This record gives sequence, C-alpha cells and structure tokens, in this order.
Amino acid sequence: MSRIYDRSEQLFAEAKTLIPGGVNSPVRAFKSVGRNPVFIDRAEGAYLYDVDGNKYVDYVGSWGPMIVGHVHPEVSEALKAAIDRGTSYGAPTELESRLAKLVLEAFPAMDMVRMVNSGTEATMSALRLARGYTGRSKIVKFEGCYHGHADSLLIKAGSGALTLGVPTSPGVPANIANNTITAPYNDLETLKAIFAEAGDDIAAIIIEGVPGNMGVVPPAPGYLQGVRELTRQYGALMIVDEVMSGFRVDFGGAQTLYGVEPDLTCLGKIIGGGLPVGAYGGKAEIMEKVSPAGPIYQAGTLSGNPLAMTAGIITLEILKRPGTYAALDEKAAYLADGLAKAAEKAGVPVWTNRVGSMLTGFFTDKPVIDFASACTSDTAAFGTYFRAMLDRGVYLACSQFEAAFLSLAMTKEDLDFTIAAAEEAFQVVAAERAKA
Ligand SMILES: Cc1ncc(COP(=O)(O)O)c(C=O)c1O
Ligand SMILES: NCC(=O)CCC(=O)O
Repeated sequence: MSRIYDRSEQLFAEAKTLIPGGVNSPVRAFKSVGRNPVFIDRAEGAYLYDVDGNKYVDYVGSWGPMIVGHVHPEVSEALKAAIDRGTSYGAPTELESRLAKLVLEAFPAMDMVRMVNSGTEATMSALRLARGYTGRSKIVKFEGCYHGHADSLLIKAGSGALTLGVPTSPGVPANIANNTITAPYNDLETLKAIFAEAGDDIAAIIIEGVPGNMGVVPPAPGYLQGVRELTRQYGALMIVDEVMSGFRVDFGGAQTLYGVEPDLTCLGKIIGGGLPVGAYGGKAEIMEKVSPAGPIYQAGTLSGNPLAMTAGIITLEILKRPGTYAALDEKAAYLADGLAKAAEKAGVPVWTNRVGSMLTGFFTDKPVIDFASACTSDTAAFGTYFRAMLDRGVYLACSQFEAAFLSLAMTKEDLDFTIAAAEEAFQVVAAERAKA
C-alpha cells in the first residue's frame, strides 16, 4: 500500500523518550499487532485523520465513548458555550443533576448516582462501597473481564493487561490479590461452588454487562439472572460494570437488554461524550452510605466537571431520540454480515460475536463463550488483518481481545468501504497462512 506514516513514526520515536512506551494508555501502542501507532491529528464524524494526512473509518471511537460520532455539531456547540462559563468550579452545578436525571431515567435499578472522572474510579469506588456496606472483604471477578486498573481488579484482567501478557500486574500486593476471587465467565456451576465455600466473605460480584475486554462475549441466556440469584442468596452485592455497555447495547445498558436488576452499576465512556467521566450508582439504601450522606469516603477535585457534564448531557439527549439504537443495530448487523462473508470467501474461519453496535471477529473456528475459548484465536492472523485494514483506511482496535464500536455517523458507504477492505485483508491472511 502506498500510505505514508513518516510523521507518526517521528512523533512516536520522540514520545517514547518522554512517556513510558510513548503512550498514556498501553492499548494505544499497537504493540501486539507488530507495528507502531499512528498519531491522530483530528477527527470528524465517522473518521480519524492522522498526522500524515491519512484518513480512517474509526471503529475505536476513543474505545467506546464516541457513539454519536466525532465533533457532533450539537455537542461541539454546547461545549464551546460551556467553556466561556468557566471550565471548573469545584462547587455544585445544575448540570450535574441534569446528567444524573438522564442516567437514573435510563437505569431504573439506580436511585442515586455519583459522578467520578473515569471508569476506573467508578469500579474502584463501587467496590469500596460494596465492602463498606456489607462489612465483607472478598470480591469475585471474571477471567478476561477488565474493570480499569485499580489494584484489586488487575487480577486475570482483560483488555491491554491481557493483550500485553500481564493479566495480573506486578505491583499488586498479595494481601490485596488474596481478596479477589476469579471465576470463569458464563459458568454458573463454578460460581456456585465458589459461593458454597466462601459466600459469607464475599462482598460483591463485579461483572461486565456485556464483556468487551476479552473481545465481545455475550452472556449466555439466563446467566446474569443466575448470578443475580446467587448474590441474593448469599447477601453479596451484584455490581454490573456498564462502563462499556451502558448507553451502548441499549440506552439502559445490558441490564435493560437482559432484564437483570443489579445493586450497583458502573458507568463511564459514553456518559462523558468524549470527556473524562465515570459514574456509579444504585439503590438509595446503599448509595446513602457514600460520603457526605454516609461514612464511606469518595471524592474528586474535577468530579462533575461542567464541560464533561455538558458533553454527557447532549450525547445522552441525542441517543434518547427514537430509533437511534435500531439504527446502530442495523448498521452493525450489516457490517457483521459483510465481514463474515468476506472471511468465508477467503477461507479464513472467523467466529463473530455481536451485541448491538459492539462486535468482535475472533480468528478461530470455535465458538467463543468465555476467556479460554477467546484464547483459541490466532492472534498473529489478527495482527496481519489489523495491519492490512489500517493500510486500507480502517482503524480497528489493535488487539484481538477488544470490541469494534460503530457510531451513528457511519454511513452505508463507510460500511461498504470497510467490507471491501476486509475482503482484501482476509485474502492477505489466507495468503500468509498458505505460505506457513
Ligand atoms: C468494562 C470497563 N470497565 C472499566 C473500564 C475502565 O475505564 P477507564 O479506562 O475510563 O478508567 C473500562 C475501560 O477502560 C471498561 O471497558
Ligand atoms: N478495552 C479497552 C478499554 O476499554 C480502555 C482503553 C484503554 O485502556 O486505554
């Protein structure tokens, strides 16, 4: 391909001398796909433009938040007006209540919500609350699920931790790791056995609404209900981490889609509309324990930031309009079908999981239902596919174990462009396999 990446290469070489690995979040470094990252200059609608002038259809969407597309005119206009009113006060504003109302309306399981600055803060704070509320220490998380980088959650974690081969990070003290029990996802029997043994010490189960951090792996029918029953039986809380799935798979997240009512919910990504926001919320009886209403401490200098609240409010108002989720689903179904046909044509077995506008094609001929089956994927083939797609103007998440996200800004032409690129990219994979 004739694309030039010189300026990106220069900037990355410099960044590596200034920032660990040249990036401010590990997944951005393209490390597992055998090339250097491209540096982004700007974005608009469905597209990213890099510093060498290359254009891409963007399926990363800032790892989820950009569901209405980049530089959406309504979001931009509101943000510009907000900037002139001041960027931070460290004092309450009406904007915080407006975003809270939109969130609570979307998630009936939540009576109250607290805004924070990232998904990591949301899950970390929810765990503290669950432990404070129940007076218990242990938590259960699932293999391949990622909930941000708090110590107790970096155990058998997904996303970059998995991609970069450090699912359990050095630096997490053993006495913290000991309080995290991990279980295989979509396996109720093993979970029951864990509770039979340690149920009285377990404060909470934390689970991704739709796991997207080992690639997309939907919950089996009845699985979330089973988890709900088990937690009730043992007096543990069920925390659904909808940082990725919230306002993504449905306006009311995975809990609405699958009909399950958790005790606590974590949000992030989309509720910030591309600015840094996270949130956690749940039943009033539990949330009233959070400081200053209650004794469980949690705070933040920039929490409820007026710019972030503004971007979140406008984004959710756009998403609330009739037909948005049907439109996203239709686009994603069209794309998934086109990609599957392209793979088949090239004779490359791919297993596709999709929930609404998040999807992953795994380079495996086996059904992907959990972490172990996700790991049957041929990650070298994924790397080849990723590089071929990038060279053809399609920006995918740089790991087999991530989701692709669609946005409302994508047109049928964008999807057809992507499918045409994939037809060639799968042929490149097939040719490489034939050589091996
Ligand atoms: C399900 C889930 N939870 C939590 C997080 C952490 O969010 P953040 O990166 O904003 O800290 C992420 C993504 O990073 C996520 O996908
Ligand atoms: N699945 C990966 C993420 O959701 C977060 C991106 C990051 O860690 O930078």
